[in-house]
Formats: sequence, structure tokens, C-alpha cells
Amino acid sequence: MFALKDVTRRFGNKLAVDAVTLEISQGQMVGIIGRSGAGKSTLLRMINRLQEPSSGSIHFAGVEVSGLRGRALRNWQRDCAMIFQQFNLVPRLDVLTNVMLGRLNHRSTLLSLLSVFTREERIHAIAALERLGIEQTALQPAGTLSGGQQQRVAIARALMQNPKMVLADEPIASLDPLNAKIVMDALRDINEREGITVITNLHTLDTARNYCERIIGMAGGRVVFDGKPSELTAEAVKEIYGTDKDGAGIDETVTSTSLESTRRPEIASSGMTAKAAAMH
Ligand SMILES: Nc1ncnc2c1ncn2[C@@H]1O[C@H](COP(=O)(O)OP(=O)(O)OP(=O)(O)O)[C@@H](O)[C@H]1O
Repeated sequence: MFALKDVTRRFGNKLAVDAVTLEISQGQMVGIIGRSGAGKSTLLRMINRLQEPSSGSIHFAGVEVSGLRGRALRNWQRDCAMIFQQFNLVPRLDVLTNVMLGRLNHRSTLLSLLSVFTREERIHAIAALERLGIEQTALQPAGTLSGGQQQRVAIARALMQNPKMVLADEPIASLDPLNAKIVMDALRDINEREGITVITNLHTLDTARNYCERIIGMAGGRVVFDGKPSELTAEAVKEIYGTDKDGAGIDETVTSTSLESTRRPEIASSGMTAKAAAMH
């Protein structure tokens, strides 16, 4: 179990995240939605400890991760791999090396500096690329790949960390709809097949509805909605995104990328979660 207790982050007078309390079970696929500036990125970055909470605490499997230092902190950052909007690959290095860099926290600094990777690490990296359907790009410089391919390389690199959780900060915000679908399918796949918890910030409501079993809506740093996609009513959407200048609720198509649902028909019609169906 992963839990946030009263987690708050201030930047000067600005309250970016305001007393967020949440519990997330292992293996959930969670989408965080909200307007720009709602506090979504700050929340994810605090989980990974890229940013420190001003107050409150973060817990994983009985350990207070918000208090970790040194090696224990690095181990936690390995356990919750992070994926970013801009991929954060090393463009001039080949794809395989980029993926193997995911092992950095597992090995000595000297070996990492020398970029010496073992045969097992190479096999693991190629297997991760195969999982994501991009093994044919292994020897290309990462910077020559399309955005969708680069994000899949970033996911493969995250898998090299053997994470318990993947945190994705707007992973599809720079991608066209087709590549966005491929990347979201890949995230759902690692969630379903490996039981890795996925927490992803999303700009688009329809993507969260289609891919996530739980949606957390943020506004002004606070959690204003936490439930299943089916519970996300027009009223809840209004609370998350606010109203337009005429006081009308926001039109959902405004937050849409027109990503078609890729749910298998039996899941959509039975109301079964994708994960339940996968175990079916
Ligand atoms: N390093 C920082 N210094 C000062 N203010 C910050 C910093 N990081 C975030 N903020 C502020 O905190 C608030 C929340 O920002 P955050 O980036 O978490 O929102 P977000 O929901 O992820 O938005 P977006 O979708 O635009 O990324 C914003 O008002 C932002 O300006």
C-alpha cells in the first residue's frame, strides 16, 4: 500500500499542493487530471522525491519514504521510476545504452561511469525493448526516433529499474493521437501484465476515462474528485476544470485528443476493468 498523508507543498506564498491525503493499492492504474497549475506535476515529483513536501508524509509498504536519505532514497527512486513529457533520453547515445542507463541505481558509480554493462543487463534491455515493440531501433541514436518511439524507450528504461511503481508526468502531451495511443497502451500493458502501479498525469479527460481504473481530479492543489471513470459526472468535471466565462460547464471535447478507446469490447460492455479481464 502506498499512502500520502496531508502532503503540502508551498512555493513562497503559493500553495501548489494543499493537504493531499490518498491511499493507492499496489497494481492500480491511476490518472491525475486537472487544469494547468492544479498541482499535478508537483504531486508526482514529491512522490519520487524530486521535490520535497513542505509538510505531510509519504509512505510505501510501511516505510516513510519522505524521510529517506542516501542509499535508501536512491533505492526508493529506483522503485518508483519516472517518465517525463520530454522523454529525457540522451539523444546521441544509442537506444540500447539509453535503456541500460535505467540500471544506474543498481550498480557502482565506477561501472556506470565507464558504461560497462553485463551480458545480463544487455539481455534485459533487449527484452524490455521487445516488450515495447521497438527492438529494431536498439542501435540507432535515440534522438533520431519519433516522439512515440522515444517515449517507449523511456518506458523500457523505466522497466530496467524493476520498479514497483511508474510515475508518468504528462507522458503523451507532446505526441500525436496515434503515438499517444501506443504509449498509453504500453503503460496499461506493464500495469496489467506486471502488476506495476501506474500513476499518470493527463491533460485529456477522455484518455483518463479510457485507460485508468481510478481518476483523481485536482484543482487549486487539492483533490476534488477521487473515483471510478463512471463516477466522473458533468458536475465533477465542472469542479475539476471550473466553468467557462459564461458560467457553463466545460465541454469534454475541449480536453480530448480524440484517442479512441482501445478497450476490448467485452470489457467495455461488461463494465469489467481491463485488469480483471486480463486475469479472466
Ligand atoms: N519550482 C517552482 N517554483 C515556483 N512555483 C512553482 C514551481 N513549481 C510549480 N509551481 C507552481 O505551483 C503550481 C502547481 O504547478 P504544477 O506544475 O504542479 O501544476 P500542474 O497541474 O502540473 O500544471 P501543468 O499541467 O501546467 O504542468 C503552479 O501555480 C505553479 O506555477
